Amino acid sequence: MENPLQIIDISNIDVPTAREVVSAAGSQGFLMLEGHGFSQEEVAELFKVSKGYFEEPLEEKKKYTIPANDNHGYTTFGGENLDESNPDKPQGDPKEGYNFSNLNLLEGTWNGATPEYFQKSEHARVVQSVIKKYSLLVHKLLALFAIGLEIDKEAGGADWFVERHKLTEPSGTTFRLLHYPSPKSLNPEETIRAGAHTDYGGVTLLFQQDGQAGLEIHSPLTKKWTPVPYVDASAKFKEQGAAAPIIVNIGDQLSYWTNGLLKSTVHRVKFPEESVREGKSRYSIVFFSHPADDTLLEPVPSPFIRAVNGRGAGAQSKAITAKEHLLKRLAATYGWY
Ligand SMILES: O=C(O)CCC(=O)C(=O)O
Ligand SMILES: [Fe+2]
Repeated sequence: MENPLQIIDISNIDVPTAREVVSAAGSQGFLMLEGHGFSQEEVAELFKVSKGYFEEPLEEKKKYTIPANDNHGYTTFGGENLDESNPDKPQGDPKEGYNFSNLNLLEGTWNGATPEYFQKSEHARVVQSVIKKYSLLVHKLLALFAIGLEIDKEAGGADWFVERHKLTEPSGTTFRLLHYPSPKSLNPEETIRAGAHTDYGGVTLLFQQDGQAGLEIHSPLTKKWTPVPYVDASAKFKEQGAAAPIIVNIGDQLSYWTNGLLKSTVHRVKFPEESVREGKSRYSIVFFSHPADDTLLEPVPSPFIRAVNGRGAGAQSKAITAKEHLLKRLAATYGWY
């Protein structure tokens, strides 16, 4: 399967790397990163913890079902319908997930009722350690965005986005484990596992596993549904024991904030015919980063963003906060594009 995404090595924070990252985020809206800092062993352990959790009895998992007013907890099969264009779909998406929300990104801890499985220190330790790691990676990525967008030095330059994503401040950031069960146990006609949607927040980081295809983007370049294959680490990174490239995409909030310069690309999970026949489940691990709740989504002070004024944040007379933007987005009534 051909990889439609650019793979960028972010080991060094410099101008050429930053330009590449901004260009990919501003065209396809999805990209892959190497030099992300996650080891192969760490990611394998994380998938193991995730699989172990989903193997818990359904009754047990349901005890921690996500409450109506919070984003922390278990989402059961059919509990979520991501495709807002089809709100009357009788059943939601055939997948289950566990969200860790209300995070302290410095400590890697969360706030919310926690199943016994994740209270166990060997599981809690893994989750905490990756949340911290994701947060550092997000900061690195945000510095690259700021450099690539040439944010005005006097406004904060390379630190501009980082200052708005303080690790200890409340935010909508969510760490999510997902399980799309074996098609054998489901109607094989039902190949769409997560309806077409855009993500709500800033940047999303995703790990998938070899042989568990399904993610597709609606490419802004070709306007076609395009599968995103699993891609192995390149020779250099493999030798260092690094995990496969991490998939990055831009969410609605960052797209709005950058007057649409960075693209929030529509994507979905659709099982290919062969994986339906083979009866393979898919597990994916996703980190949704959001700015701190109180962050004002004022137009980003960048010459590139000023040049696309009149859209997104640039079209509003009064800046709204990240939290307000998220609440509007969640209400599913909000569309500026
Ligand atoms: O599982 C996947 O590959 C995609 C998940 C996703 O897009 C989401 O949860 O927002
Ligand atoms: Fe998504």
